Amino acid sequence: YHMKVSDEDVALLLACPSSHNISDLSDLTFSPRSLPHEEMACYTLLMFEDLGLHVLFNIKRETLARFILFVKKGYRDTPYHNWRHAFCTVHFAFLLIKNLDLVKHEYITPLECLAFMVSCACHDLDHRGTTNSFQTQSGTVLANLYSSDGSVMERHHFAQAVCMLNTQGCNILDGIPREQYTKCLDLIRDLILATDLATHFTVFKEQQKLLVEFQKHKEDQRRLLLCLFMTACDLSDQTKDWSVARQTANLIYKEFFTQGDMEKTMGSSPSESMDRDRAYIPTLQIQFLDNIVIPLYGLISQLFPEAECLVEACKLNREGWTVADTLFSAQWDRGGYELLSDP
Ligand SMILES: COc1ccc(Cl)c(-c2nnc3c(C)nc4ccc(C(=O)NCC(C)C)cc4n23)c1
Ligand SMILES: [Mg+2]
Ligand SMILES: [Zn+2]
Repeated sequence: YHMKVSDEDVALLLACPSSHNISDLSDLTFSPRSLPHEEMACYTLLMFEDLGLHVLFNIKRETLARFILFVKKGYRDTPYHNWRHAFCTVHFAFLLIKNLDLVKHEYITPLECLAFMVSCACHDLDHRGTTNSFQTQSGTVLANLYSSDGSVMERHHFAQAVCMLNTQGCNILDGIPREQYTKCLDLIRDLILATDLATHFTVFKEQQKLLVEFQKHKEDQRRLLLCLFMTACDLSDQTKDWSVARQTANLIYKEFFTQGDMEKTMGSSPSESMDRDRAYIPTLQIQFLDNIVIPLYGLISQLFPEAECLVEACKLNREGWTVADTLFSAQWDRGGYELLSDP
């Protein structure tokens, strides 16, 4: 089966009128979830062009437009892991590149910049709304393909990205020299694999050493920094205001609880986070923010002081969950509740 992207879809995207100009999107606090769904492909095109990637790497506008539309079609309509999440991830990469001046200060090369943006767009391609352990436990096709090497979903997302690039008229890398092409694909593979949260835990200690003295002329150090940035982009909803962070949690637990329901039907017992009868979201979110999110943006703000505001936003969202916790436990018994609107 072939997800056809028609020539008029491409023409429509190329002619895309964008109500905001790109500078409105360039502030670290801007929430991409405020943009209309049908304009996301257009803004993705505008972000790539704003970075001058099409000029640097000789990418035809039509090829870039077709690639973006194929990537968009490559996402399923799950509650959270959908095209809008991919768009948010790309947007945060754009924010880091612009606000930290990553290319100008040579923290990343132009090729790394291209790989970074492409990896974000493709990092969750064809996600089914279930976790790596679900694949392995229920012996899915993807588990059979990849479980011996771990990061089952992430290997699939990368395989899908390669498929996109090999689709007629979509290969945005076909204008760059052979050895740069290979290096870029190698980078995209590492960066998509880096979005496996389980990997993040192990690599994070390494990344903290970057603090001591970051040598930006060393490729392996830039790679470590880019992997850190990938997780930062993946979790970037936590750096926006409370209504965004709360709504994202809503969508994520919608996926988690659906998986938990499936696991119960299949006779295996889900972990607490996946079990709608046991999970208490405020506590789980406070733990997630304390153990993963705040340390992550904390490290980035130590490397880049202009990113301090990201940590502040995460701490505010942590406050939001403590307020939600007080309200929940005061007014309702645990478990049977709808997430509150803004406190
Ligand atoms: C970077 O890769 C991923 C992959 C999948 C997801 Cl859903 C997320 C993600 N993005 N935002 C969130 C928020 C707000 N809360 C989360 C709470 C728990 C977990 C989770 O995976 N727990 C299992 C344990 C092995 C850590 C993930 C959460 N998460 C990130
Ligand atoms: Mg993922
Ligand atoms: Zn993701």
